[in-house]
Amino acid sequence: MADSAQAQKLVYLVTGGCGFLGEHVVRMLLQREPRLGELRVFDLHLGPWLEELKTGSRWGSLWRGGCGRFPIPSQAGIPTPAVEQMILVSVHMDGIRPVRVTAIQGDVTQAHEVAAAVAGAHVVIHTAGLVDVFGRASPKIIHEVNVQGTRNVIEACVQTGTRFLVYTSSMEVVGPNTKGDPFYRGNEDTPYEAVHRHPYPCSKALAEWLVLEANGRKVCGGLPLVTCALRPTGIYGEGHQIMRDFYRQGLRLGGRLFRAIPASVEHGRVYVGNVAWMHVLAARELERRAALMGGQVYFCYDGSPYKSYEDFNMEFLGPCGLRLVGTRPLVPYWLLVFLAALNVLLQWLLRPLLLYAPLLNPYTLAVANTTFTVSTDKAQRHFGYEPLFSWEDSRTRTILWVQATGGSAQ
Ligand SMILES: NC(=O)C1=CN([C@@H]2O[C@H](COP(=O)(O)OP(=O)(O)OC[C@H]3O[C@@H](n4cnc5c(N)ncnc54)[C@H](O)[C@@H]3O)[C@@H](O)[C@H]2O)C=CC1
Ligand SMILES: C[C@@H](CO)CCC[C@@H](C)[C@H]1CC[C@H]2[C@@H]3[C@H](O)CC4=CC(=O)CC[C@]4(C)[C@H]3CC[C@]12C
Repeated sequence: MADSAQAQKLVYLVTGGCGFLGEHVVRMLLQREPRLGELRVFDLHLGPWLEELKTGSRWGSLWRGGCGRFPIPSQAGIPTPAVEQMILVSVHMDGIRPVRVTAIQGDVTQAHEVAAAVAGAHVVIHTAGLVDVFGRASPKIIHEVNVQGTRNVIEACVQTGTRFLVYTSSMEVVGPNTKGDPFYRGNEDTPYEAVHRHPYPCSKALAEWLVLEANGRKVCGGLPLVTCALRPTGIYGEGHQIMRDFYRQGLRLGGRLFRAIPASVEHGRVYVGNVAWMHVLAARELERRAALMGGQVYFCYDGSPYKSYEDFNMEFLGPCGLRLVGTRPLVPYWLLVFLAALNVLLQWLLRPLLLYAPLLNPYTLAVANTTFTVSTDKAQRHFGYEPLFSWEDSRTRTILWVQATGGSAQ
């Protein structure tokens, strides 16, 4: 990648680009990546928001320009998945410039679809994943999407000569572990016994390992692949479905939520805009700092306060009119453990009839009830990451989003 913005226009691919985080990564690239020439947005479900980009009708106006539907040429005989291209004019920080946005409806578990999307890309940001800790999907599907999907992305980079890969990992790769050991303001080198049984953290750990292992592999053309993994803590912000679920539940309960977790348990949270910014920075710096960043992991964090999961949510839900009842948990912990186990049983019994997947199960209870917070400057030292959004900004943006969409079906 060359240094000057004029020298080379880069092709970026964002897998999972229509998800909660992926959408923010896409928008951040369009706003803040001066060398962006083409942006490929790859997702299983393209959804309506890419269409809305053209009119700028969601989260402020970013866009002007036209759109057309036409197939991208099949590369090296590889059949292409369903593709829509838009030539858009992005209103970038440093001025107005054309960017080709290519929406690709595809499945990361299908190696040929991934290869077609990756071919010709300079950088891949791989955020696609199956985020399921509620028992909605089978362990097999979670493994296929998160592990085999990541393997397909790596192999596609190697086959097609793409050299830079940023992977969205998760704090869950480290913990909380099955023993519930606290991880208090830890960093990437803090010793911690990472032991998992749940399919989601197991799959993320394995996928992260694949990505880091692949660093240095020779890609087509003979140059080495450079990879790194970012490990966000619990992400919040515009588009966060669980936050909206809590809001709606609070409205149903007459404007109240009931404390279940002790206020002393700290749960790490990070604003989605800062997670997106960290991805953009890491992707930008991977070539220049390949020796330093290649094969590295970075916790993804910002200035969001250390609080319990519920107290943190109240930072947004409070200004939206909800109240958290109780200074201490209103039900004893053993009862929560019992209810969580009951939910597992009900899920199993009801499976032939319907999908029962409540928020409370033994895994989510353990995660919410175990201190896990990070404090590190590794990303700052390695590639100059500083949060783009202050805590006040992050909070305000999230509150406005909950107020705007919390009661609607959007
Ligand atoms: N939400 C959170 O708190 C955290 C999320 N992460 C990671 O961040 C990434 C993004 O997560 P979210 O945005 O929260 O989830 P999300 O579910 O909103 O986004 C994931 C996207 O991947 C797409 N996808 C799923 N299966 C696919 C497949 N087979 N082929 C192509 N695309 C597929 C989905 O359609 C979706 O748009 C995931 O890798 C997740 O593990 C990491 C830490 C915390
Ligand atoms: C016991 C309930 C009482 O109100 C609260 C249950 C809350 C849970 C649904 C969430 C608590 C912690 C969340 C997880 C955490 O933020 C880390 C995560 C990282 C990821 O990579 C994916 C999402 C998640 C597992 C996140 C999921 C929801 C919680 C378990």
